[in-house]
Amino acid sequence: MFVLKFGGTSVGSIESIKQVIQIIETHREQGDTIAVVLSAMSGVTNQLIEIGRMATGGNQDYSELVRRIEDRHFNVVKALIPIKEQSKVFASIRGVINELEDLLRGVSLIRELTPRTMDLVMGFGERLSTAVVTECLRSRGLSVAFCDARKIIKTDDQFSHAEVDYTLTNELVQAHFAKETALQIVTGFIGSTEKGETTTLGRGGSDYTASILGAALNADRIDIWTDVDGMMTADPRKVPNAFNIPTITYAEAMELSHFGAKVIYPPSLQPAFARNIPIRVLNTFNPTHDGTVVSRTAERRQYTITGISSIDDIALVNVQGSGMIGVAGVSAKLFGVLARHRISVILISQASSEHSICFAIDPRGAENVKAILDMEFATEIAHGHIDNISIERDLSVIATVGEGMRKSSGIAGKLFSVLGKNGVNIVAVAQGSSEINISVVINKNNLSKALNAIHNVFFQSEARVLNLYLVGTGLIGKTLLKQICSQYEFLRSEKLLKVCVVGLANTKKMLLDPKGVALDAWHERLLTEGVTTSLPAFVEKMQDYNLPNSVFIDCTSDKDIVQFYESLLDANISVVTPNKVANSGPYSEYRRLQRTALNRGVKFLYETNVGAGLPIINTLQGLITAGDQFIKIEAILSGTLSYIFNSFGSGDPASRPTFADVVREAKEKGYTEPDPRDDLSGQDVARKILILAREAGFPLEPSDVTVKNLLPQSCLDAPSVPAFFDELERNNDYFENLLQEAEAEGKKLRFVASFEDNKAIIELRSVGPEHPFYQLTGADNIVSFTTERYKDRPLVVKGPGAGAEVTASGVFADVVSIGSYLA
Ligand SMILES: NC(=O)C1=CN([C@@H]2O[C@H](COP(=O)(O)OP(=O)(O)OC[C@H]3O[C@@H](n4cnc5c(N)ncnc54)[C@H](OP(=O)(O)O)[C@@H]3O)[C@@H](O)[C@H]2O)C=CC1
Ligand SMILES: N[C@@H](CC=O)C(=O)O
Ligand code: NA
Repeated sequence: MFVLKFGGTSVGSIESIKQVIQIIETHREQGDTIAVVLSAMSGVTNQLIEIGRMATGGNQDYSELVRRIEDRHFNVVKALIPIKEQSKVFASIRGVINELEDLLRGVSLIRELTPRTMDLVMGFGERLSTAVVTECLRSRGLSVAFCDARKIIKTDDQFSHAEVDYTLTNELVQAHFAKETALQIVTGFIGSTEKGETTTLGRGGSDYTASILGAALNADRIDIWTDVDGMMTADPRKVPNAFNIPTITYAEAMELSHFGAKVIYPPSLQPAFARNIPIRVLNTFNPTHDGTVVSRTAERRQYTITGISSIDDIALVNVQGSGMIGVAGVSAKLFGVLARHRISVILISQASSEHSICFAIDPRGAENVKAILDMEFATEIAHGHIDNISIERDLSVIATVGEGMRKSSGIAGKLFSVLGKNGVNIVAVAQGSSEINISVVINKNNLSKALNAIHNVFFQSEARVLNLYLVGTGLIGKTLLKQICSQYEFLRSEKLLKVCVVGLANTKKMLLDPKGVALDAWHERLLTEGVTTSLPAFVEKMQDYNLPNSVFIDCTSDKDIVQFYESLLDANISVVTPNKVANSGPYSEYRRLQRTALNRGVKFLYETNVGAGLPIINTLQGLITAGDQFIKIEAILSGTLSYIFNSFGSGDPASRPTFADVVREAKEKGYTEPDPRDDLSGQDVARKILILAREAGFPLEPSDVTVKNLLPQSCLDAPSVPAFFDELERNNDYFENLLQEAEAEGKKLRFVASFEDNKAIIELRSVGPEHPFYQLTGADNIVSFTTERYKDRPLVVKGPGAGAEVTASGVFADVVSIGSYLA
């Protein structure tokens, strides 16, 4: 035997009632024995409450609302019942409506609406919907009967939340169903007192009716038909990746629902739980979906947790004082007074020091609670045993729930770690010894980020989302986007990493979309939907979105952008950049960024600051971490200059390219800085050797680096990059001479950076074939680290040190490593 309960939206429209009829008919065709419980049409109960209030206030406009309710039911009859049968049904609806109108007339005369009368008014919704659906089913040839639950569900007279008399009710229900052969269509939500007065069953009322019937009739199952596909791992409006929970235990459902998951209200299902009757939550609008089965034991689970839910707005009351330590009876007094004032406590936490107790309540009652407690503990406060009672607002509670958490270690660690990595401060924590719910109180503005991050980390078969904000869509930025696009599927399926670009900007336009920008259409969207760039506005938006697992990527060479790094890191947003500016300014600023990242538990990664994608900084950091000490660094760190000196001078002097031509080629190949003078002046290399020295543990300032400049002053002074190229043409002989001098000695020109004895020097050197730098080709870099452990033969890293693909791929690798770290 199955009890089917259909909620308000399921009977809320003609179309939905058709679905309900179809579901009932399918059961009948299968030969199932069923009983059906119905809610009022969606919205009607609230309208009835409104109507009752209007009538007490003498506002006669309630009649208009009554007429609208009547019309909604009439319309169902017109649509679903053959014309010749309609008049009889209209008459019976009219009869019920007349009864309601008489009642309201009385209310408006005596201007009084007692809870008893309100229950009677509210009960009309279920009476009407049930009458109409019964007639629809009857007109289709089914043997059905309207069953007014007031005949079989007996309660006390606590109107609006009546207590059921189970002994009497069970007897009446069993007797009724034993004698009736027709399919019973039962009004949800209502019952009656011994004297026959209408009562209502409180929150989750129609589910309660179904549960009472199911328990009394020892049903095989109760199906709660609603408008969603069962219970979900989180509220899908807040966590887009939430998915259906196929099975859940009563205890878990209870915990999740307490914290805001509104699909069912488990306390109302208690009678069924007590008799171990499984409950299925199904979707009337998607009837083939399996929904969620709630039962005593859940099947083996893929995940340790079952779901996450939240209460979005709470206040935390903190009672604190040295006079509470070791004193018995403080909690009894505290919670006693709260109980006397019917104040519901959402969560309680007390540390074992007994120095403070805090508890969460509905914020709307916070001032009242404070006043009550101030009065109750006036003596303790006056004697200084209790400090002031304080209230903290704008907080939310998140409950992480699951039977799988019981006796399994590491869950709390994982929860706190993911919150920490995302910069979510935990204000209070509570976990009962049942171990199926860990609740944390956090600031409300972090709620969405926290829910998504927790969901992401616990439901691991789902890819973790990494939210990227990219500033700079020039050579490196666009190459990075292309690489992410082609690697997207691999990362998602093999690395469980879903890379989502949520922000893009260049000097002209910026575009932010928390849902992500499609990687094959970013350029077009930026052009058409982008707004004028403002970096402060960009960063502010990032902070507004407050998305979990966020990474800011600076692919510019801009000097001003680095001022945002610190506040981004402080907001727990990792930063990845090939831009060398931040790390090559004053040492104190470099240090501050390192510290901020460390303190916030986020990453600041810049492998591409030196040698593009070559693993130079990571190698150096590895040596330092393992306790090695640096003696000397010798390196060629400019891809541009390598390329220039390897290309310039080959071939017949009369027809071969000029020096300026070769620099142009280097620019076209993507080796140079946006302004190639940064390369040729040695400034780029100066930044790199400075960064290496700092990474090796030496607090160098930019002024500690000596650069033997390569460029004539007129080239440096040129007002623009094109003017600089013209000037370079004019100085061709100067470079020819340098080259010829070196060639005459059988040597090659190399722009070498070295660091030793706290001094960094960069200079143009002629090196012979015996020198390890002589053989360098193309745009290669080479770095040689001499350390305590690599003293006799240095550790050498060598390879292409500039170019769009290798640089973008180095940035990409940094980004992906953050994805792994956050996991
Ligand atoms: N090329 C290489 O081999 C290597 C490069 N790097 C570094 O990579 C970085 C990028 O180089 P590259 O791609 O060649 O440079 P590009 O000049 O090609 O691109 C720079 C991008 O940054 C944007 N930009 C500049 N300033 C701002 C600002 N204030 N606000 C918003 N956007 C801004 C530009 O916008 P717009 O498009 O509107 O001009 C452009 O999109 C540099 O820091 C460079 O040192 C590091 C290692 C190797
Ligand atoms: N312009 C640079 C690129 C990387 O930093 C170079 O030429 O090495
Ligand atoms: Na590198």
